[in-house]
Amino acid sequence: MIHTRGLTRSFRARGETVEAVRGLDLDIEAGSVVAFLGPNGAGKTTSLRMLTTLLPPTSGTAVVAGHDVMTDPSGVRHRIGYLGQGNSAGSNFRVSEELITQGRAYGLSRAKSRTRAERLLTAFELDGLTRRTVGTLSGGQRRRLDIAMALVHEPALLFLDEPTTGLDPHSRADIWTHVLRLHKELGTTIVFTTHYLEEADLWARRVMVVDHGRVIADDSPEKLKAGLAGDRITLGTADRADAERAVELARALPIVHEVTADGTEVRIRTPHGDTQLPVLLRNLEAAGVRALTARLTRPTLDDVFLSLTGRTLRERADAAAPITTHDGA
Ligand SMILES: Nc1ncnc2c1ncn2[C@@H]1O[C@H](COP(=O)(O)OP(=O)(O)OP(=O)(O)O)[C@@H](O)[C@H]1O
Repeated sequence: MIHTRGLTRSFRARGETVEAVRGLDLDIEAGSVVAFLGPNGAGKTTSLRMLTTLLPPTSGTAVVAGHDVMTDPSGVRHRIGYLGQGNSAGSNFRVSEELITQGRAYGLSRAKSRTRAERLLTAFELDGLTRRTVGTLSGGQRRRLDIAMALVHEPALLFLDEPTTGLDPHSRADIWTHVLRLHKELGTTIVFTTHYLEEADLWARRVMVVDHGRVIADDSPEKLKAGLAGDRITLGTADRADAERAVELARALPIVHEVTADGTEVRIRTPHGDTQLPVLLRNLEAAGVRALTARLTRPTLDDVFLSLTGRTLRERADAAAPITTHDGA
């Protein structure tokens, strides 16, 4: 569905060259749900804008939905849907009219636009709001309308750039319910960016971690977490001598990524914490080492980013935290 080779985009800003995307090689199969995850300025939006023909690449190639973004941008546009950051819908039109007009813009007849609009309004649970003007919708309702608008021509591929930013948790979950139902029913390929780590973790089957314009990791969330971050076991011991012995015993476990001690606390990173922890506790007991507490923590995608870059994504995720809107459907 998407194939790129060496896709690059640089900008000139204040006399300097910013290399926003540096050599993107992508192969995304039809029917996938793929997340681009990375900090501010990593190159996610620039990548999406090139794939959706809104921005010409500086170099490289991209074939999207069977059409080349450079030589056949109109062929690409007719086969994709794109939801950019922020709201795109106008504010004085009625909800149904907005969708019908969008269908007409894609060359559909009025009758066909109306049928599609009705189907989408039902699918996105906006059918009770058709006579309302767009400006009166809540943030979550308006975002659902934006997504419906991106789907009016029934694209096989949908790009969503931060579809839920600024929405409250209920509206965010609601958006995903609708998008994933669509994916399940029609097999629509979904490519999205998000700052909410848990959205990439929960909904994407493949996560591309992007940093400084490059993909630095690309796998399922489960494999990224198990392979790169691993589970974390934290032991509380009675004294430093016990902690030192516990470090030795932890290092002797079959698969451990890292063992560190801080006073009486011992931290262990391992891909299989659930099976390793009971073994470790038995070994500690047999060696007469007193473990007072034991905690197993599952990794997040933030731990993955941390282990890849030494930096955390969480700061930005918190900064993008919910501005409450009321979805009064
Ligand atoms: N039109 C432009 N002119 C100059 N620099 C740009 C332009 N568009 C993007 N950039 C720069 O390119 C880099 C990548 O930006 P991009 O918007 O793709 O990042 P992003 O990963 O989508 O970030 P965010 O999560 O904040 O949306 C940044 O350094 C940005 O400042």
